[in-house]
Amino acid sequence: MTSIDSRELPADPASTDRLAAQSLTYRVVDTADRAQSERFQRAMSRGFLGAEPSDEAIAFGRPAFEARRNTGVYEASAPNAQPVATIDSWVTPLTTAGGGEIPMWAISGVTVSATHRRRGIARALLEGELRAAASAGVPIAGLTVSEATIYGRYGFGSALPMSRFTVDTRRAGWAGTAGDGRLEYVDRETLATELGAIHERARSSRAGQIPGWATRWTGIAGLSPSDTDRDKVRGIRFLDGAGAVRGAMAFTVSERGGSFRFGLDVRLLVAETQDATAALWRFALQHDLVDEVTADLRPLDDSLPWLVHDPRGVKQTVHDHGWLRILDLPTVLRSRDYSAPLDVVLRVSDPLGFAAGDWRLQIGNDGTATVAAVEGGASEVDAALDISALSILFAGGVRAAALHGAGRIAAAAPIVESLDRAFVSFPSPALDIWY
Ligand SMILES: CC(=O)SCCNC(=O)CCNC(=O)[C@H](O)C(C)(C)COP(=O)(O)OP(=O)(O)OC[C@H]1O[C@@H](n2cnc3c(N)ncnc32)[C@H](O)[C@@H]1OP(=O)(O)O
Repeated sequence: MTSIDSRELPADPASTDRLAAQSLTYRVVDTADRAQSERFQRAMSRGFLGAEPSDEAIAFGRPAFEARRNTGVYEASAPNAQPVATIDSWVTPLTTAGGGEIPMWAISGVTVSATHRRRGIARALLEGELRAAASAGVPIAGLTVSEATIYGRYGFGSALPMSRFTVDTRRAGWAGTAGDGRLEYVDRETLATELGAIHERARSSRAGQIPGWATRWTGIAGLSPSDTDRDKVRGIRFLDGAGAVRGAMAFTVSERGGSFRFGLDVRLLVAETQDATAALWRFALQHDLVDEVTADLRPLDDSLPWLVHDPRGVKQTVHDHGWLRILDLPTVLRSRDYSAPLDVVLRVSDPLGFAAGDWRLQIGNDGTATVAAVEGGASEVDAALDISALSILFAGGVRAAALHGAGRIAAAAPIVESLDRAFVSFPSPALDIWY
C-alpha cells in the first residue's frame, strides 16, 4: 500500500475561501506547537460534550493527536483562541473482500462549537477533507458517526452495519462445544498489548476492518485517565492447545442495584479462531452471578445465537457503524474479490462529482473486476445509483435487493439479483472499533 501522510497536505483552498467569507480561518494545526495543540484537544472534548480534560488526559490523547492531520476553524479576530470547529484525518489501510487492502482517508473528531452551529462549517470541513483525500490519490474515505443522518449528503453510505447483543444468560444457557485450549486473566497493560496484536493479525480476514492504534487499545483496556469505568475493566485471554494466544476480551462487570446480580459488558472481543471466539463467549455467558451480557460491534454472522440452548435469550440489534465513501471508483471497485461474474453498466451520481458517470463493470469467473468509464455516456444503463449506495454495495455486507427495495438502486429484478450474487462477500464485513 502506498504510504501517504495526510499531515503533509495543505488545507483545502475551496474550504479556506468559503470560511474566510465568514471571517473564519481554516488551517492545519502545527502539532509541534503544544499550546495550540492543547487548545485543539480541549475544543474537541467540549465539542463531543465531554468533561474539561485533565492534563493527564491531554497527555494520553497526544500521541493519537500528533499522528493525525488536525484541521481547525478559528475566528479570524482570535486566531490563538480555541478553535470553533475541529476535524482530524489520517490514511489507513482498509481491508477489502478477499483480504486485500486499499488506503482509506479516515475522518474523525468532527465538532462545531455550539456557538457556531448550522452555518455551514461542518460542510466546509467534510468537503475539505474529501477534496484533500482525492487530490492526494486516496481512493476511499471512511468514518464512524455520532448520528446517522449527517453524512449521506456528502456521499457516505452505511456500509458496515454491526450487531449489538443483549443476552439473558439464564434463559440462553450454553450449547457450544469446548475446543482445546484454556483461559487466563491478564493485567490491563497485557490486555492492551494482546488486543492490539490479535486485532492486527485478524483484521485481514474481514472486509471493512482497519488497524487500531496504541491508545485505542490502552483505552479499551481501562488505561485512559478520562475513562470513569476504568477501574472496572478486566481482561482475559484464550490460549490454544499449543499455548499460542488466539483471543482476548476486555469487559466490565457492574452490580445491578445492590442485588448481588451483575451485568457483564464486553468492551471488545478479538479472536483469530472459532475456538477462541466460542471460549470467550462461554466465559461471559457462564460467569457466576451474571444475569445479562451485552456486547456491541459484533459481526452480523457472529455464531453467538447458535452457541446457546435458547436463542430467544439472545437479542440481536443491527445498527449502522462504519460509513464509507468512494472517491476513485475504478481503483475501489478493482480492489476486491467478487463472488460471481457480472457485466453491467452503472450510472453513478455523486453530489460532489468525484465518481459521477457511466461505468462498465465486468467481473470474470476468477472474481476479479475490470472497470472502465463509458466515454460520452452510455446509451443504455443496467443500474442507476448514487455514490452512497455504491459505497454500501462495495463493502459486500448489505444486499443489493435491500437497497433496491428502498429505491436506492434503480434496476430490473434480474440485474439486482446478479449485483447481489457478485457483491456479497464472505465472511460478513465488519468494523469492530470506533475511530
Ligand atoms: C465523524 C465524526 O466525528 S462524528 C461526530 C460528529 N460531531 C458531533 O456529533 C458533535 C456535536 N455536533 C456538532 O459538533 C455539530 O452539530 C455537527 C458537526 C454535527 C454539525 O455542524 P454544523 O456546522 O452545525 O453543520 P452545517 O451547518 O455545516 O450543516 C451541514 C448540513 O448538515 C446538516 N446537519 C447538521 N447537523 C446535523 C444533525 N445533527 N443531524 C442531521 N443533519 C445535520 C445541516 O442541516 C446541513 O444540511 P444541508 O447542507 O443539506 O442543508
